[in-house]
Amino acid sequence: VSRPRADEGPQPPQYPGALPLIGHGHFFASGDSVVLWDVMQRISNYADCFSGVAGVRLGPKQIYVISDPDDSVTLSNAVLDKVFIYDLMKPFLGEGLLTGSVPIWKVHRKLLTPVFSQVSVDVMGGGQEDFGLSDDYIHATEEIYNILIQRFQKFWLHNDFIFNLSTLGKKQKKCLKECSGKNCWYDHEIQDEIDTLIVAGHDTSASTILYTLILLGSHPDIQERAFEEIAEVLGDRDVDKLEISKMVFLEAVLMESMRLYPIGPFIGRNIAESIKLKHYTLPAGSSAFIAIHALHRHKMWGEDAELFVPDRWLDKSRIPGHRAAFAAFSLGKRMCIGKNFALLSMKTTLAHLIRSFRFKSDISKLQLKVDIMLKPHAGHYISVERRT
Ligand code: HEM
Repeated sequence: VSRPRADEGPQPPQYPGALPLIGHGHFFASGDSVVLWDVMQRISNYADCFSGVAGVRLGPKQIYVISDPDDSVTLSNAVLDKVFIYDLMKPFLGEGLLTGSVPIWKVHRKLLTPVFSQVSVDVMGGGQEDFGLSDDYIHATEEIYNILIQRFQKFWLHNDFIFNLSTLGKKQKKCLKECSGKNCWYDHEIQDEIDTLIVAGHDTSASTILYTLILLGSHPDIQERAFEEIAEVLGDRDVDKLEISKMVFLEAVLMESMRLYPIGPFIGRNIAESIKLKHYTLPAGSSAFIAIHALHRHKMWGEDAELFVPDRWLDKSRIPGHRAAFAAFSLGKRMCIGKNFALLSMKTTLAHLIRSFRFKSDISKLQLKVDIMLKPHAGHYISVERRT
């Protein structure tokens, strides 16, 4: 277990309930991703009571959960190395941007950044191709997320030898076979990046659109305002880049949905060298998770932080000035490379959906789980009615 040296300053408080040897492992051992979401929220609430940092131990691993905005910025700028759970994804995503080790990531990120500015322009210019992901591929990637989460929680499965012998390890092998092989003509590095872009870009945008529709379906007045804006801007024309930028209320709806339901609720870093935060020092050899969902409901957002209020995005004085106030696309140098493309494609999809259909749903019935991403547990009902 990593601990700061006495001269390194005070250590963050440990979340209560640690047992000898397994630490807090018993909270996670069920491998259930609904329970994981519940426990992670409880830990970040606990962190809020102690200057925004709290520790948990998963077997021998010391982990910190950070909900303080200043410390979140410090950590995401100073530490680029991803936490060990990303290594568990390497059989699938290799050295792609999301999971890549820092030296490889630096080269790939520099090469891919200009490509991404161009992608947004090309897509709106009409040059998009249909990826045509097979249902089997999509199902296999979803299975892999679930396996990863179960492996993360059962610390004895972090060991590759034990994992490969386990039922879960065998299941992962089968899913990996389903995801690879079809594109075997790719060079290995390109294959890693393609898989990464599919994983990072497909489910994130789809789930964010889902949360937006559930929220709109639960707030008919806001849905009608979005509809009226789209109808006024578009008339009976197709969406194009200029018109999409005029849909300011739709953008406010999307930002507010991502604030309440950030698809990546935690981002993890590996602390290779001890790092000094505002009140505490995190020791070398530990890991830290920034609690994005806690930043998004932080008291800096005001008393209505828990409510769906898209209008706040139309009034600058209601948006907190802190850099970590909104971190749905992460913070610092390793933030989402696909942010602009994602916003553009989600706004386009939503504009098409909202102008053609009326949605009804009930957000109060939403039960969440963390399968790497924040997902509705077992789907969610939305009724869809065609507008005449
Ligand atoms: C709603 C849409 C999206 C959200 C909320 C989102 C969010 C995020 C977050 C939180 C991270 C940081 C992950 C981490 O450090 O663990 C990230 C990284 C990344 N995202 Fe996105 N993302 C979205 C869409 C996309 C799209 C459409 C693409 C590409 C087509 C994409 C590509 C990536 C890549 C490659 C990384 C790794 C960046 C790096 O480490 O340099 N994302 N995204």
